[in-house]
Order: sequence, then structure tokens, then C-alpha cells
Amino acid sequence: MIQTESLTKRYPKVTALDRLTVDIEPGVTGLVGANGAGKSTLIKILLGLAPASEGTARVLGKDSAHEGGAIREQVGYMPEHDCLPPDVSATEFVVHMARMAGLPRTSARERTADTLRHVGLHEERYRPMGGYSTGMKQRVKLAQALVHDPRLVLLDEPTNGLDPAGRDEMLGLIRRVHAEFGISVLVTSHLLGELERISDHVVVIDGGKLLRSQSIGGFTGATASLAVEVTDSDAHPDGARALLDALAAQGLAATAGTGHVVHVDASAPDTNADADAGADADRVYDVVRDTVADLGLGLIRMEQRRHRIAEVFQNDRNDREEVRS
Ligand SMILES: Nc1ncnc2c1ncn2[C@@H]1O[C@H](COP(=O)(O)OP(=O)(O)OP(=O)(O)O)[C@@H](O)[C@H]1O
Repeated sequence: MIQTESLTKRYPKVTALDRLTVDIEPGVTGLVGANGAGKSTLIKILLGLAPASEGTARVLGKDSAHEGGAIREQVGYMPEHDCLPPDVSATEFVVHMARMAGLPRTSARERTADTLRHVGLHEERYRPMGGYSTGMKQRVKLAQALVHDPRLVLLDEPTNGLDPAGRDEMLGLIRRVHAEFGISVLVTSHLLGELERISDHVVVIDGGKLLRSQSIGGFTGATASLAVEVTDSDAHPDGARALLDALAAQGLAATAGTGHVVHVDASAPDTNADADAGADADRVYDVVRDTVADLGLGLIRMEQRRHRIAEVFQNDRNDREEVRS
């Protein structure tokens, strides 16, 4: 969907993008970075709205520097900042955007009604947007990005300014854009946690440089663990201890948790491939279940726990600091 090669953007006082090379495939991709990391700059260059200082960017196989118009025909864009005219209704605005994208009048009206319904705007769509809540404005911005049925949408901080419930709704909507319509999504946020929930792949940038580009499974699968809670039995008055010893005897890495809980490392020992990691976790599940049954313990709960991306990054940061010191 998107390829950049040594993409660099220099402003007089700051380098917003620094030799960024990424390759983004179909699906939902989260672009994460602190404020000022260069996310909006990247989006503007991809759309052909700002020139790069050096390097190249291609979107849907087209060159952003020379084919911006053709790219924007097939790509939707939800800008970060409030950009809606206050005295027109959502319907009028989205119809206008659909017409700008080249849809004939009748299909522009039909697509507008469908899209506004999809984002959850109903009767309010006939009211002037100046009176809308932030959540409603974000929905209109998403609707105008989708109205011309693009292959890809670039969403710049779509959860900005939303309360937790609004944030959840927006994230659900974004996931559905891909799941129901097959539209690929590049969505930015400074919050790792929220992108982790909806993305297939995450790209992390910092100071305009690429820190990581990886599938969510790759980020978190390698550190997945199982929390297993068991009862005691007459034969094993300390059930958790008995389970821990039995698992260790079978070569599984297990540690004692609090109370009757045992944590079992469910990661693939010698592979980074997501599919293999998943299969490996399944095998660990089976061994744990059979061991609990063989010991005659009661199984209260067995739960897979993926590390949150933020924890993985914290570990990365600790590693880097260790290297430096
Ligand atoms: N037009 C501009 N002129 C000068 N500097 C700019 C311009 N646009 C962005 N910058 C600077 O480039 C850097 C990256 O900005 P950018 O807006 O791309 O970051 P961001 O990751 O989108 O952050 P935010 O979410 O805060 O917008 C920042 O230091 C910003 O101040």
C-alpha cells in the first residue's frame, strides 16, 4: 500500500522525517509516535500535499511527488485538526466532498447517507456542524474520508479530544472500515495502547526516525504467557507447586505467581514467525491442560496474557539505556 525509501523532510529548524524507510501492507496499520515525531508530516507527503526534502514515497504504486492527484482519488484523508465549516450541515459537507472527489450528484447523496449512517450520525446530520460535539465532528471527518469509497484511508489522530467511551467507539468504527469494506487503514496516535487493539501492524517513529515496524503478533507474541490457576488436592496440598514442578520436568519455563497461579512462558523458543509462535502457544496450552488433569488438580482458569506493546517498548528502552550506561 505504502512504501517510503530514505524519506526525509527538513524544516528550517527541525528535521521532521529522517531517512524513513517503511513498507506498509494492506490491513490496519498503526503509526505511533510522540507529538512532533513526524506522523502528520509523513501523511502530507504521502498524499502529495507537501514535498519531501529527499527520498521517495509511493502510495498504491504511485509516486507521491508527481502523482498526488491520482493518489488522492483512491485515498481518503482524515486530518488531525478541526477543519469543518461551522454553518453547514454534515450532509451538505459530505455531499460536497463526494462531489469534489468526482461522484455524480445522485450517488454523492446516496453515498453520503450511507457513510453518515455507518459512522453513527443520524438526525443530527441535518444540523449545522458548529453545534456538534468533538465526537460528532470526528465522525464527520471520518465519513468524508470514506465517502468516495477509497482503497486506503489515512487517519490522523482520529481519537484526539475524545472521552474514553468516544475513543472506544471510534476505534471500533476504524476496525470495521477494514473488516466490512476491505479498506486499508493507516491510523496515527501517540497512544500505543489504543492502536494495539485495532492494528494488524504497528510502525513506530521517534524524531522522524523509524524505531520499529512489526506485526502486532511479532510485537507481543514472542512474550506471550499463560496464567494458570489451579486448586489443591489431597495428593497435592500445594497444587500450584506441584504443577510448576511437573511443567518444569517437561521442559516448560514456569514461575510461581501469587496464590494458586503459575505463569507459563508460551512463546516460541526458537522462531519469530507469527504462525509458528501461535502453534507453539497452542502446544503449551495442551501440555498445561494435560498436566493439570494428570495431577488430579482442579483448573480454575487458564488465560493467555499478551504483553502490551507499551511494556515491550519499556523493555526496549531499558535495554537501550543499559547499553548506553
Ligand atoms: N510547516 C512546518 N514548518 C516548520 N516546522 C514544522 C512544520 N510542520 C511540522 N513541523 C515540525 O516538524 C516536526 C514534526 O511535526 P508533525 O506535525 O509531523 O508531528 P506529529 O508526529 O504529527 O505530531 P502532532 O501529533 O503533535 O502533530 C515537529 O517538530 C513540528 O514542529
